[in-house]
Amino acid sequence: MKKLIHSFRFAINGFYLAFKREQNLKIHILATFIVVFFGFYFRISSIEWTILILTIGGMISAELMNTAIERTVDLVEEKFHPVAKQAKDIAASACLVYAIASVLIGCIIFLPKIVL
Ligand SMILES: Nc1ncnc2c1ncn2[C@@H]1O[C@H](COP(=O)(O)OP(=O)(O)OP(=O)(O)O)[C@@H](O)[C@H]1O
Repeated sequence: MKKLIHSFRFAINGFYLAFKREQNLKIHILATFIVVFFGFYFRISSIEWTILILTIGGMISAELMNTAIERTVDLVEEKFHPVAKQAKDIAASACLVYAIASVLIGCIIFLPKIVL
C-alpha cells in the first residue's frame, strides 16, 4: 500500500514538473476547462462525455510522454545529433496527430449543437 502511495506521489510530481515548463501542456489544460464547461453547457450525452474524457486523457498523456522523451533525449545527447532530432520530432508529431484528432472530435460533438 505504501509503495502504491509513493508511485502515485511520483506520478503527481511528474505532472507538476511537466506543467511548470511545458507551455503546450498548459494550453491543453486550459482547453480541457473550456471543453468541460461547454460539455455541461450543452448537456452532452454520457457517450459524448466518455469520448471527450478519452480524448482529453489521451491528449494530456501524449503531451506528457512527449515531454518525457524530450527530457530523456536531452539527458542522453546534449550536442546536436540527427537521431536526437528525429526522436524529438517524431514524439512531437505524435502529439500533433492526437491534437488534430481531438479537434475533429470536438467539432463532431459541439458543432451540431452550436450551429443547430
Ligand atoms: N540534441 C539535439 N540534436 C538535434 N536536434 C535537436 C536536439 N535537441 C533538440 N533538437 C531539435 O531542435 C528543435 C527544438 O527542440 P527543443 O527540444 O529545444 O524544443 P521543443 O521540441 O519545442 O520542446 P520544448 O517543449 O522543450 O520547447 C526540434 O526540432 C528538435 O528536434
